[in-house]
Amino acid sequence: MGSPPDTSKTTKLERYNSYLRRMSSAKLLAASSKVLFRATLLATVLLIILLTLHYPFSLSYISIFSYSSPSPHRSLLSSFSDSFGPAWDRDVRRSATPRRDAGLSVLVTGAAGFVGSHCSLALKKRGDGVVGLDNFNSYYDPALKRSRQALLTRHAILIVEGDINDSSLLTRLFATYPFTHVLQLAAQAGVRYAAKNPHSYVASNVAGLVSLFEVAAKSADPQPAIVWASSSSVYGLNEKSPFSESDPTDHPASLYAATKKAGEAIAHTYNHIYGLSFTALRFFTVYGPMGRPDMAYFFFTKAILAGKPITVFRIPGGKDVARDFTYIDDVVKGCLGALDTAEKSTGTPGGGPKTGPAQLRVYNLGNTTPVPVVKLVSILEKLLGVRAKKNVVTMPSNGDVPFTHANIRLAARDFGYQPTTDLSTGLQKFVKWYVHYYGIKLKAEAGGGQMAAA
Ligand SMILES: O=C(O)[C@H]1O[C@H](OP(=O)(O)OP(=O)(O)OC[C@H]2O[C@@H](n3ccc(=O)[nH]c3=O)[C@H](O)[C@@H]2O)[C@H](O)[C@@H](O)[C@H]1O
Repeated sequence: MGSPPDTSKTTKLERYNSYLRRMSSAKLLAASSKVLFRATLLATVLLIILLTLHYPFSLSYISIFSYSSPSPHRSLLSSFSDSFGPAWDRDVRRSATPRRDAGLSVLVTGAAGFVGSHCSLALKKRGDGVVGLDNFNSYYDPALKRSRQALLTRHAILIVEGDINDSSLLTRLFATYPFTHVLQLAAQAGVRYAAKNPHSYVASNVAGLVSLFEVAAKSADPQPAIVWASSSSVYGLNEKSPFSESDPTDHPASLYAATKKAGEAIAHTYNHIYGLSFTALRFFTVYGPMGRPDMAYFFFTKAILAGKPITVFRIPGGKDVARDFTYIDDVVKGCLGALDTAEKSTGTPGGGPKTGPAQLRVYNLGNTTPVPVVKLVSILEKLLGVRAKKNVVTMPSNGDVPFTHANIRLAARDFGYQPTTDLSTGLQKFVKWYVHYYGIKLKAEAGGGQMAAA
């Protein structure tokens, strides 16, 4: 018999092979876990991007703008109008639902605008439901509009991005939520710009208005009550002072004024035929924090701080041009008062006959104290601590009127409108906001205790 084969080497080899096999499967497992982890991460990121694009408001509660930042960039959160779907519907309903008994649910057009953003916040703060609509056009710095949007987002107010000329978007909004009121503030503003871009006034202030009224009359169920921004400019070259709502408005001095006057006539028609409830508010040169950069008090401030000249208009013959400058908080109170006292529309949804006459009102929302523009400049000089370089010229005849002065008796009687902010106090609040927003430091100059921009 031969000796048994020596298996010790074979056994060692097998053990070694099995060790190698175990090692490589462990490595394989580790490697595949890594791949799996990376793939999951990538999928999650892709999912977040997709969700952000399709359901922007769901993520927009995360604030990505700073209220005080001068140039927030347009974000992925802004495109709502083409994002219809269950999440969009839910976001609209959530934003529109009041949080108090008998609260209003208001569609605020122009919600990223000056008056629109302030009104939206005031409504939301007292428990009303608010959905904004804004086209974020570039008539003035859209970054400021995005900043206002960010502020509204932080208060859980949704702004849908879209235009009042987009009837299908409006129809969809009313189908999604039965808004009780519309605060129609979307408009092409500015008196002098009308000479440069006349068609933009017709597009927003006439065509856009008709588009909104059509949907409100024929698609909305129930029909909302509509409160909307007319303008002191409808008084045009009126010489009687103060201006009362019953004064003639037959001499508009600008295309802007003419389109606002047209708006009042159009509102009359929709009230007469379809029973829509209307309240027109004639705003008198509204100013304040988060204001419009195209307005004189705003661009004067910028120019004065930059040491650049400003042009101050005078009436031929040397009289001062004056405005009934009205502070934003006073105007907001007027808007809310008008909404609170607006009666229901009386039309039949679908555009059928009205069941009775509907409310049709017009109110001045002014301050009642006209102030010469030269006085406004001297207040700014004091607040900024910088002397303005003034070019005083005769007022060009491209839309401006010599003066405005509101009689507010009707608004006081019907909803207690009572402005309480004088121009100095209001401009002080504006300057405080302005320097904060644009990151400007006003510092004391050596000697004289004068202030200057750093
Ligand atoms: O209540 C309104 O219905 C309108 O108010 C506002 O128009 P206005 O009252 O014209 O405000 P704004 O331009 O700030 O000029 C203020 C003053 O500065 C004078 N002004 C203006 C420019 C200039 O370079 N120099 C100057 O002296 C100018 O002559 C005027 O006396 C809104 O813009 C408008 O959208 C509308 O709402």
